[in-house]
Amino acid sequence: MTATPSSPPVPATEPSDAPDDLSSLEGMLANLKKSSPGTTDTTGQRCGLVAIVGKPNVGKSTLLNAVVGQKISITSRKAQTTRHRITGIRTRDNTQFVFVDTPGFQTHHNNALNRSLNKTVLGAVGDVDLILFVVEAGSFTLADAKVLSLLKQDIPVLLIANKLDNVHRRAEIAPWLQTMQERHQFAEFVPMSAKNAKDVERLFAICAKYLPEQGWWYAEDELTDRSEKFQAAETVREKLFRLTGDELPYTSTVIIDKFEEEPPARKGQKRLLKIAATIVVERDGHKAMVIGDKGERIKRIGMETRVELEKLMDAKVFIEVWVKVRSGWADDEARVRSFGYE
Ligand SMILES: Nc1nc2c(ncn2[C@@H]2O[C@H](COP(=O)(O)OP(=O)(O)OP(=O)(O)O)[C@@H](O)[C@H]2O)c(=O)[nH]1
Repeated sequence: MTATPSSPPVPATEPSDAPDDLSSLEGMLANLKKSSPGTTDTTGQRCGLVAIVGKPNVGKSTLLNAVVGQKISITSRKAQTTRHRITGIRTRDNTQFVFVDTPGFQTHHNNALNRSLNKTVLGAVGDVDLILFVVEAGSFTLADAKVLSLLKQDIPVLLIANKLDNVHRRAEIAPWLQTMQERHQFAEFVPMSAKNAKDVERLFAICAKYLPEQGWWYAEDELTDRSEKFQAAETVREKLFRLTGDELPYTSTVIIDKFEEEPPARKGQKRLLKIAATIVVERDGHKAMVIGDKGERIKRIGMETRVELEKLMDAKVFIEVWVKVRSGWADDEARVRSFGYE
């Protein structure tokens, strides 16, 4: 169920509403261009940036992992698990899609962490070729409306009505789509489930025509420009959220204190990664929660992280996980920056 766009896609040229964040986007674009293969024949190639936006928990990271075909962004049932702009890259036929994941737009609290998250969202939508605006099929709340209000009319936006598998009365979707049509001039409607491989397949074909004809920026098999260190932090954070459920506030974070690589001792062996990670929480009670009974939970976080990283990085991994209390860190601008948020 897709509608044809009424006008051809126009690449964005106007500055975003968030000048602070534009500079980081420009830096990213410069990096992208640097890695251009350059020498190969680029005739017929398409390449461009696709931003995935939406309020927390609508399935943005699940969608990103599905389109990239590998786990790049962490997911959990807890809202706000995505805090960084993450690029996932996928090259299909003649088109290279460079996906930009964004944090869920936070509207409830106005602390430093949330202000930083919102700026990342604004930066991500300012200068891309296509925006996938993700909502839960059949639903549209005030938080969705806030995100939608940030999107400019000059960049094509696809309405991704996700979690269609949760909608049992499909007949209700058509009138809902009609109301959505009045909210924004969407280029197309895409009802789908990020967990359904066929839907994801169809999405590539829908998106391809919005990307400009130009040579690819990355090698055909590249999946992300994020470092292994970053992925290690993300994996610890995912295990932390999965294993603490709703008990732990989302303001906890993870810092990597050590990331060392040793080459294989002998031919045929794997390289060794020595990692030390610290989980930062706001209160003593949260620390006890992370540690668990007789240290059982923190051990499990470390063990599950190790198993996943060994697979992801094709290496032997040795990881230590610590927990420490820094009360009020999410309210403190300088500290938020020191933990790596923009
Ligand atoms: N049933 C169903 N569940 C989905 C689908 N897509 C995502 N989910 C679930 O929705 C929850 C949130 O998914 P995420 O991908 O973490 O959502 P997000 O929008 O990235 O969340 P934030 O990081 O908080 O912004 C997870 O439990 C997913 O498994 C879908 O198509 N169908």
